[in-house]
Amino acid sequence: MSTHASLPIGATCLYTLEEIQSKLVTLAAQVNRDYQDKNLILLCVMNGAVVTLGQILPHLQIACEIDYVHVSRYGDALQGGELNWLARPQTALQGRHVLLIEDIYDEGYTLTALRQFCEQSGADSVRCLALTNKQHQRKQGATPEYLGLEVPDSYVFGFGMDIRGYWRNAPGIFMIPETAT
Ligand SMILES: O=P(O)(O)OC[C@H]1O[C@H](OP(=O)(O)OP(=O)(O)O)[C@H](O)[C@@H]1O
Ligand SMILES: Nc1nc2[nH]cnc2c(=O)[nH]1
Repeated sequence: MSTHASLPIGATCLYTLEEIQSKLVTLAAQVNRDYQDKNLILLCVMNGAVVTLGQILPHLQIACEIDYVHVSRYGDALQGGELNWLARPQTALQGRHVLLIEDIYDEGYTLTALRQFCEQSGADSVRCLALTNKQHQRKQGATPEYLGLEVPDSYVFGFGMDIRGYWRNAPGIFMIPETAT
């Protein structure tokens, strides 16, 4: 683990950009294989997944559409609360194969609500790709079908994920050890 001079004090790098890129290539290969003959739509879960979507897209070698859904249950806080719906997808999901793109699978409340929304909208299939999986026993709902990197039970940020609203631009995935639970 290394520290990064211009990030919040004590920030520790969990994964470098190169390590994340390498994982995204692996995940993209799985998606390419599984959605070869499907009419795929990727739904970016804003805001956190914006970098993950942008960085995995060039590795997808299949025809696909993109859209987004904007929900938030953390806001600027480090603990989750009620899920706020800020924007729904514009594309009709009826009969579509939906792949939700997430930055992090933490307690699973966001994903459970999104799966339910897609299913109620008539999607033929709903799966999730999450770049990171937070390691703890407080999960609920179904696990993402495509999971990338393991992170400890701390608040993590960077590569699209915020800390108190900032540092989504941090070049890698970081944690501040004091936020460990
Ligand atoms: O598994 P859960 O405990 O439900 O948490 C996961 C969700 O939390 C984050 O979103 P957040 O509410 O922080 O909004 P953001 O993406 O705009 O940062 C993240 O992007 C996931 O969507
Ligand atoms: N930025 C960020 N968002 C989250 N949403 C759920 N857990 C986390 C986390 O550790 N970091």
